[in-house]
Amino acid sequence: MFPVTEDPILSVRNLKKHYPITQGILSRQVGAAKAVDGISFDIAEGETLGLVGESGCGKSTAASSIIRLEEATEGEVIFNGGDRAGRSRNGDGSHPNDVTTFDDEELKAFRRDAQMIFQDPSSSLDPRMTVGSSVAELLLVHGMTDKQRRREIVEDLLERVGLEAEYYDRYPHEFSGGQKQRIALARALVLNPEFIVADEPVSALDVSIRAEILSLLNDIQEEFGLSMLFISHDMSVVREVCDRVAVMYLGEIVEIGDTDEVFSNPQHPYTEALLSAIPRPDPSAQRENIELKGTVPSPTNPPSGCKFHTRCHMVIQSDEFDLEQERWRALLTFRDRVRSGEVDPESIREALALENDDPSSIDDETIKQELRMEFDLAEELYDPEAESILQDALDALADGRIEDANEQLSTFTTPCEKEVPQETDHGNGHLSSCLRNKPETEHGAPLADD
Ligand SMILES: Nc1ncnc2c1ncn2[C@@H]1O[C@H](COP(=O)(O)OP(=O)(O)OP(=O)(O)O)[C@@H](O)[C@H]1O
Repeated sequence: MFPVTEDPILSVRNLKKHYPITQGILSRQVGAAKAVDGISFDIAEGETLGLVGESGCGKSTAASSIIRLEEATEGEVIFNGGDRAGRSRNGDGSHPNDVTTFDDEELKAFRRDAQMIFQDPSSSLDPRMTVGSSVAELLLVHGMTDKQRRREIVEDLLERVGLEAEYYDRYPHEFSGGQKQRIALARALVLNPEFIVADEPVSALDVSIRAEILSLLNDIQEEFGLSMLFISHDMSVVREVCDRVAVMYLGEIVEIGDTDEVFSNPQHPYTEALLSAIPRPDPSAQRENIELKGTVPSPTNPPSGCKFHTRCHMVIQSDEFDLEQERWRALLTFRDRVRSGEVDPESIREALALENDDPSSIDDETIKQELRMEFDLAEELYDPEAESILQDALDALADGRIEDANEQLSTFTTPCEKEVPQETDHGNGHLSSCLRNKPETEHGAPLADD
């Protein structure tokens, strides 16, 4: 389930965007990049929902599928803006307001009511046109033939976004990045939309002017009664503008809730890690810094079970072992690296030999120590059973018996790679999908109490 909003302006249900991976002259489909893999949420009138996650999580794909710059693979995007509110489902179960099935005429009306602001404001401004004409052309396309009236509306808008009416006749290159984003905002507002998708609207801007643009967005949203989907990789930006936040990882929403609630009481380790990256004014008050190692895996071949388990600092330990959480994480990372062939003891041996005056001194013991150091595996693991398996695996690796090493390391398994987490409801529309949030008897205490 997902938090359902009464009379939402936008309802996204099980939205998927899978890009086919093709091979050969016949372009046979051999797989799919599941960039968006079944997301659901509502946005209420006048509300801003933040969609946050690292680069590659699928935020932009979600946005362009919602606004139908790309065709969704599956799912519904029901838009109740314009005069569409209150419509009910057709006999066949489809919805007349489903953007993914709009015909050309419906799409044109939707494109008036729903606008998009991009990271690079220049992308929506033609360098050969004055900024005024760039904004006014939308009015013309949508049927306003009175040139003077168009000019008046645009001049008024330029002022409302903090610029001057006289800027109408200037060209984009005459403006700074922040000013261009203000013009792009005027362009997005000129058709009096009800819904705006803002895709990283401040991340290309100078840090010094980000706050100004965010505060402008807040003001404009209130003044125009806009609903907004606000996309960002930056939690601190999300906190400035969003009423609610949805945290996205590898095509899925792993946590959603009121911004205050999610920030003060995160329930998913990924959210926790994103929050810990926010710089604090007082470093001594900084919460534990959780380092998110590596990058988001490819959506072509996502990890099994919980997709975050390959990077999760809270990855659940199997009942057989009793290790510090940090070491358990390190062990699983080591196991995965060996399995994927990324650990090559011979190249470590060669590298160490090059650094050393006496290459003959690089024996197996040195290689094993080096591996322990590189993978944070401690000189000796606290759990004797785990230590013995690790020693066997390291012996096998140093000896070039990779298969044996893999076999030893495959003893280390986690429920997180086997079981897909279901959503847990924390009340007040705050949901998360993490196995740790299952009842205590199964996987230990919930995240918040750990
Ligand atoms: N046309 C495409 N074909 C195949 N894969 C794609 C395509 N477009 C995007 N992807 C993949 O889908 C995933 C999600 O990309 P997307 O750009 O939506 O992420 P994002 O969270 O918006 O990141 P960023 O902030 O870097 O844009 C990525 O792994 C990306 O490589």
